[in-house]
Parts: sequence; C-alpha cells; structure tokens
Amino acid sequence: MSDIIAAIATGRAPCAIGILRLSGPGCAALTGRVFTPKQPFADAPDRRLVLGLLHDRQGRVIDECLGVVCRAPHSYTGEETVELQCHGSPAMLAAGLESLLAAGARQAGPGEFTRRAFLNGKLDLTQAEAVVDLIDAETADAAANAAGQLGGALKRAIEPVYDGLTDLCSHFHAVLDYPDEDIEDFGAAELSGALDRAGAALQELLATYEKGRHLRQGVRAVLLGKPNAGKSSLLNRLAGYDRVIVTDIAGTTRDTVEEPVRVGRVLLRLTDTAGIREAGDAIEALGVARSEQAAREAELALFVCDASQPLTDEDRRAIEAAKCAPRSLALCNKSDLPAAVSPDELPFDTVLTVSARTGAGLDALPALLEGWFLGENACDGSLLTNPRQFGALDRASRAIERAKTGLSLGVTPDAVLTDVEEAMAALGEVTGRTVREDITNRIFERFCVGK
Ligand SMILES: Nc1nc2c(c(=O)[nH]1)N(C=O)[C@@H](CNc1ccc(C(=O)N[C@@H](CCC(=O)O)C(=O)O)cc1)CN2
Ligand SMILES: Nc1nc2c(ncn2[C@@H]2O[C@H](COP(=O)(O)OP(=O)(O)OP(=O)(O)O)[C@@H](O)[C@H]2O)c(=O)[nH]1
Ligand SMILES: [Mg+2]
Repeated sequence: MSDIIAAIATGRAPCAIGILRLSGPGCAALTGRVFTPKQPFADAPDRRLVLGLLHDRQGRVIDECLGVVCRAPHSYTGEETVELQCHGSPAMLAAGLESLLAAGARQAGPGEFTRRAFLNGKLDLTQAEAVVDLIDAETADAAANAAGQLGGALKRAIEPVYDGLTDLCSHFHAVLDYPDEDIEDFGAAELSGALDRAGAALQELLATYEKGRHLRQGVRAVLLGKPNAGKSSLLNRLAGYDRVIVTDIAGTTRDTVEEPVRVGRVLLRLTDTAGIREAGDAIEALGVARSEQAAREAELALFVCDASQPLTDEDRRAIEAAKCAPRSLALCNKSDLPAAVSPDELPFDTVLTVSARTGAGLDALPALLEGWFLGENACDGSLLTNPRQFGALDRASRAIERAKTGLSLGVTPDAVLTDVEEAMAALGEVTGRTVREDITNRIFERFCVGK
C-alpha cells in the first residue's frame, strides 16, 4: 500500500491561488489535523469544496482556504486525494506543506502523482508523457497536440498495432507447436499481410515526427549576413522587444544569441549571429566561426542583406553559409531606403523584401513558415513529438521489416517470431505495457514536483 505524499502544486511566485496537494489512503483524515472546516474534513462530501482554516506546525491559523477530497478510485491518481486551495503566498504554502509533513505526509518527488496515476491504470505512458508536454507547451498548437495525446490519441494509434502483432504471435506459436507442418499451411500470405499492416501503421506514425518535433521543440533557425545588414534588428522585431543590441557600428554582435520567437504558429529558436566578414581581431574571428557553425546546425537559415547597398563578397559568403541549412530564405532588409539590390540577384527560391525598422514585409513570414514546418495538421494528438517515443517506434518498425524479410526468405518461424516479439516489446515501452522501471524513472524525473 502506498504512503501519503504531499506537495505544493503551483508556482513559486506570489499569485492569486496556490494549491497544496496530497495523495494516498487516509490523506483526508491526515489533512483534517491541520485543516479545519466546520465539519471534520475526513467526513467532507466527495469532490465538494469546503471552506476551513489552515494551521501551521505551531497550530497558528495561516490561511482561510478551500479543501476538497476525491475518494478512490475517482481521482487523478486513482487513490484518495486532497487539494487545499489557498491564497498564493509561497511562504504560507511552504508552512502549510511543512504542517502536512509533520502530520505524517511525505514530500512527493517529481511527477509522483502522475506516476501513481500510471501505476493505478488511470493513464498509460503516452498519456503520462503528454502531461509534461502539456505543461511545457510553448504554443497553443503544441498544447492542443499534447491534450490530444492526454486524451489517448497516441495510445489509440499504437494499441491496434500491438494487438495485431499479438494475433500474429499466436499464429507463429501454432507453427512452432507443429514443427512437421510447413509454414505455408498456416497461411504465409495472411501472416505477411498482417506484418505489412503493422509496418505501414508504424511508418505513418513515424512520418509525423518531423512536424511533431517542430511543434514541441520549435525550429532551429539562424540569421546570417554581413555586419550591419540588420540581423539583430530583425531578431528584435520578431521577438517583439529589444532583446539584442543594435547600433550602426559594423560588428556590434560578437557572439551568437538565441531567443525563442513565435512567428504565427511556428516557434523559432532563432539565433542571431556575428556578421560574417574578414575578421579584424581574434574575438571577431571566433564570432564569425560560430556564425558559420550555427548555420550548419540550423534547420532554417535566414540570409539578411542590406538592400540599400550593392551586394559584396561578405554577402556572398553569408549566402554560401545559409545555403548549408536544409531550408533557407533571403530577407532583403531596409526596404524603407532606396533599393540597390533586386530580389532576383539573390540565389534563393524565397526572397522577402522587408524592413526591420518599419516591420514592412514581415507579415508574409508566418504563412510561409507554417507551410514549411507544420503543414495542415489538426494538432489533435496525432503527431509524434517525443524523441523517446520516436526511437522506440522506429525500433519496432525495423523489427517488423526484419520479420517481413525473414518471412519472404523462408527463415524458420522462430526467427520471425523473435523479430515480432522485439517489435511488441518496443511498442510496450511507448505505452508502458512492458517498460522497464529505469525508463519510467527517467520519464517521471522530467516532471515538476506536485504534478
Ligand atoms: N485542481 C486541479 N486542477 C487540475 C488537476 C488536478 O489534479 N487538480 N489536474 C491534474 O493534475 C488536471 C486535470 N486532470 C484530472 C484528471 C482526472 C481527475 C479525476 O478526478 N478523475 C476521476 C474522475 C473522473 C470524472 O469525474 O469524470 C477518475 O478518473 O476516476 C482529476 C483531474 C488539470 N487541472
Ligand atoms: N533604415 C533602416 N535601417 C535599419 C533597418 N534594419 C536595421 N537598420 C539599421 O542598421 C544598423 C545595423 O543594424 P543591426 O541590427 O545592428 O545589424 P546587424 O546585422 O545585427 O549587425 P552586426 O551585429 O554588426 O553584424 C542599425 O543602425 C540599424 O538601426 C531597416 O530596416 N531600415
Ligand atoms: Mg547584430
């Protein structure tokens, strides 16, 4: 039987409401020793807020707050749970927590509430991982996809594949039980059809990962150009505030600076770089080297030129660096000044004429980037976003491919079976059916305390 855990479930800054949370059999009675509504809290009606006084370890009243009991099994964790909705003073919440710990609760570890929900079958592992993704979501689309997975979207995509493979396994076991019969007698075509379906379903899911990754982690993007082109001005314009220093001195930015920037529905992890030029001193040389490194690591390069000046060799060097990224586009900046560069001089499929100073032309960027990186997805949880899940599904898919090849080459049924079982184990790691404890530990470590 599990013990009673307690934690502050809300943030560490003063705010309107702060929540203390407990889970474990008997937690209502335990809470009743420090939280006193009119009726004893242990007898409070299920899932109904009651008003009462919260006492610290010394018995002093430190808050007037609301408490609620959710009795097992109808709670988030599946156990008896209690929440105290207090005024949001971090100091008072800490004193309240201490009081609960003194009454016999234990400080909850990171993700321990959700771990209990997982262990009690309230959530599978895809849903538990969606909880962290939801908390970490940096865009509404990322939240929508995580909410879909919390609702079981990924689980529903994977379970039928797992069930299909379970059926296959029982066929193969039948084959193994009658070693004198030929595998053909067990419907080889049917077996390979089932493998094909499982493989195709996994491929479909794996193919969503690129967009899913962009949704969850954002797109690594870099601004490249010669000094004074207006890279830092563009970063500030996209960020919506003066994040980096802008001056008319060439070589203002000396090191790379990263800033998350939302462009429409796309989250860019945008890196501003030192202008690319023949370096004057050692620090500048390092800065330029870093700019070129950032370009190599980026998924999107934004080449910026000062379109009020003719192109130079420095521009051409920056163009070359930008072309190293999988996607690139050119921003012809300073459109508020008379133009000395025409867009078709630039060797990019996409050239936008913009002004960091006025913001002109930048409104074309959201639709463009959404098309490239998110596409027309519904954000309903159907996108695979998590590298761990991708890795395990990829292993499952490879194992199925091996089984298919084995079957077509006529290898022994037990060899094919080994591959199918490996695929099932990998799928089980995603849903949590067959996951090892060290893996679940690592997953729940990513959670915050109180979740
Ligand atoms: N105050 C508060 N807000 C919260 C949570 C919470 O635990 N407390 N949540 C969590 O961190 C999330 C909501 N998730 C929850 C999911 C299930 C249940 C629950 O009580 N489930 C029961 C009853 C279901 C029902 O009434 O339909 C069950 O599954 O049996 C509660 C919260 C977000 N907001
Ligand atoms: N007229 C005009 N000036 C701009 C525009 N964008 C930037 N500038 C000016 O150009 C100068 C250089 O801008 P920065 O943003 O510092 O240029 P940078 O590319 O970051 O330069 P380095 O950090 O030196 O590589 C500043 O004086 C800006 O005010 C623009 O759209 N129009
Ligand atoms: Mg700069």
